[in-house]
Amino acid sequence: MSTEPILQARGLNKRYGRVVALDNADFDLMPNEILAVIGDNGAGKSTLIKALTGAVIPDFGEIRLNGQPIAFKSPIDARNRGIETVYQNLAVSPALSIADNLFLGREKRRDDWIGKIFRTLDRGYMQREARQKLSELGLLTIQNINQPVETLSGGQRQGVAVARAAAFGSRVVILDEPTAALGVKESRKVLELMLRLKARGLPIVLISHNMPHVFEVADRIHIHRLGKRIAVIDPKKHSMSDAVAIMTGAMAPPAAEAA
Ligand SMILES: Nc1ncnc2c1ncn2[C@@H]1O[C@H](COP(=O)(O)OP(=O)(O)OP(=O)(O)O)[C@@H](O)[C@H]1O
Repeated sequence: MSTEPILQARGLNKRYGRVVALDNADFDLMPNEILAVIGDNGAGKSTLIKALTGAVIPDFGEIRLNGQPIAFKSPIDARNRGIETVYQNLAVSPALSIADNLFLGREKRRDDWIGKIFRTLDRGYMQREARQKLSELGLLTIQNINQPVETLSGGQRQGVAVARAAAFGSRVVILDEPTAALGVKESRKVLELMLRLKARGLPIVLISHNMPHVFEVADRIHIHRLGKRIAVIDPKKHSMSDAVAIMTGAMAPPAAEAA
């Protein structure tokens, strides 16, 4: 594993009136790792992720992507730089097909004069590409690429959302509670998909309250408390109850791993 973080933050601060959502928060995502971010309700996890993805502009602090200081002005700005976020609720557009969902916001127009004048979409290309992306990710239990997403199971939908995030030259994929609404089997598929993406060299940030899932896939666990990172622990060296105790303040972060 390279020692340079791909995405890094130092001293992020964000206040909402009197509420300090981020209080000198640090963050490091290494290439080719699954980094879990855990914390109690209101600890500031969402605000941290939003700051890293242009959805919230921090009051101050520094963000670096591949070592370069960066100031995202919007989520589109972050997306254009290869940072893709899958939110639990906004994952997909139910009425659109799988292929259309994969290309949402990145539709491919036909190259010929018809495409130029009438802005006609190149559906053949989009369907071929969608099939290829889904099969690369082992998601081809989905039979028909033109099937509306609302007819898929929860796990398949989440699969499409994750495939979309991973498909287009992304450098970082952030998953916000990707298994929260899923059953056991479907969760398993999404966890397997995460491991497959990691094996393909894509670093992943997993925000989750589900400790068994976190401990199953994470290489490191960032623990957030009261607006800041208080520790980064190795799940092989700590139990789930340690993680929860550190997260809630019942246990001091281990000295070697305190942030
Ligand atoms: N837009 C906002 N306006 C006012 N306060 C906010 C806003 N967003 C977040 N906060 C406050 O900032 C603090 C951190 O919230 P945040 O949503 O980042 O926590 P979280 O760790 O993601 O919590 P959860 O696990 O419950 O989603 C909370 O006290 C929250 O009420």
